[in-house]
Amino acid sequence: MTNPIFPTLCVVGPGLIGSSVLRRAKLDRSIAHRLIAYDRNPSVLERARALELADVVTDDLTAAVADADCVMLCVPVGAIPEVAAKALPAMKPGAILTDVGSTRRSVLDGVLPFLRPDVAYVPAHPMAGTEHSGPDAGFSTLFEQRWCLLTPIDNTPPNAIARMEALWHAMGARTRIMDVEHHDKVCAIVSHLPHLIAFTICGTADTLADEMRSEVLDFAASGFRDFTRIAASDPTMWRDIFLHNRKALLEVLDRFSDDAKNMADAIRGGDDATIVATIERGRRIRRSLIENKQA
Ligand SMILES: NC(=O)c1ccc[n+]([C@@H]2O[C@H](COP(=O)([O-])OP(=O)(O)OC[C@H]3O[C@@H](n4cnc5c(N)ncnc54)[C@H](O)[C@@H]3O)[C@@H](O)[C@H]2O)c1
Ligand SMILES: O=C(O)C(=O)C[C@]1(C(=O)O)C=C[C@@H](O)C=C1
Repeated sequence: MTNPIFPTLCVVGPGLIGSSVLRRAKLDRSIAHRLIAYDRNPSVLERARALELADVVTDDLTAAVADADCVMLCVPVGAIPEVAAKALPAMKPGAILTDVGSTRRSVLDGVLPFLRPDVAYVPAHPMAGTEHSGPDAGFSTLFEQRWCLLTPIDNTPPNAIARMEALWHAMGARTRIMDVEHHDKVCAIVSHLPHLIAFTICGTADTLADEMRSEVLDFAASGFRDFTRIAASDPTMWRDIFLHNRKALLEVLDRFSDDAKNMADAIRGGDDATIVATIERGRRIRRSLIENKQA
């Protein structure tokens, strides 16, 4: 057998993202020869065993990470620092710690105090997911053709970054190395704000339906339904993302509110040039994503 990227890979939190990583690694043994999964939730462990997601499935974090060459934290961003603090002392020298969290600055600040000089920390955020959660929701092709954003800290050994990139390339993803603040701004606009809008618009429609004592939601065609897909996402995960990327998210929310107000003014004033220009801009963006096979 050829040398794998990591002889032993441990996934902490085999939910949607963690189980997708494990599924891919099971199919491609050049990623890791031995797979370990840890979770604190007994029902997740039961499903991980039934789905045979890993060679070892355990509720013992220390034992799970002890032999791992790479420990990948796939828990909600609010839990990453506390799990890192428990995992790091048990990791072997030379191992790599990574996480797939959707926000960077606050996670990095939370993990930094627990880092060890002999363990490299290479966060890597895959820009791929669905509205579903848990071990049953994962699938091996989730990361194909998607970006994975690596945000290594200063002095990270280049070899550790290269191994993380190799892992994500083996997952089918493209990688980009990015500065932490830039990551948080980019994700605020392309991921966090759209989710905020989706959750909010569903609430607005539901309240209106109550007020009108009408079945308005029954008549939702595909436009509104497209919003409801991401509005079905996990509340814990998204509460953590909103609170942990507060600054960047509130900044883009302010910009969006200004742009929405401009559109409202254009509609109020019958300014058809502004209305058409705004719609055409949206159309162009959708078309360019389709041309780049991102939609
Ligand atoms: N869902 C997405 O679309 C998506 C995409 C990219 C990145 N992410 C990030 O990936 C991470 C995981 O998201 P997911 O969608 O796979 O979530 P998930 O809910 O499917 O899985 C999370 C797992 O973490 C476990 N967990 C939670 N708290 C824990 C703790 N303190 N200790 C140990 N285990 C714990 C849960 O039991 C669960 O099995 C999050 O940080 C999220 O921001 C999610
Ligand atoms: O497609 C979806 O359902 C997602 O929510 C995936 C999505 C996104 O917003 O694009 C969600 C959170 C991530 O951190 C990365 C990807």
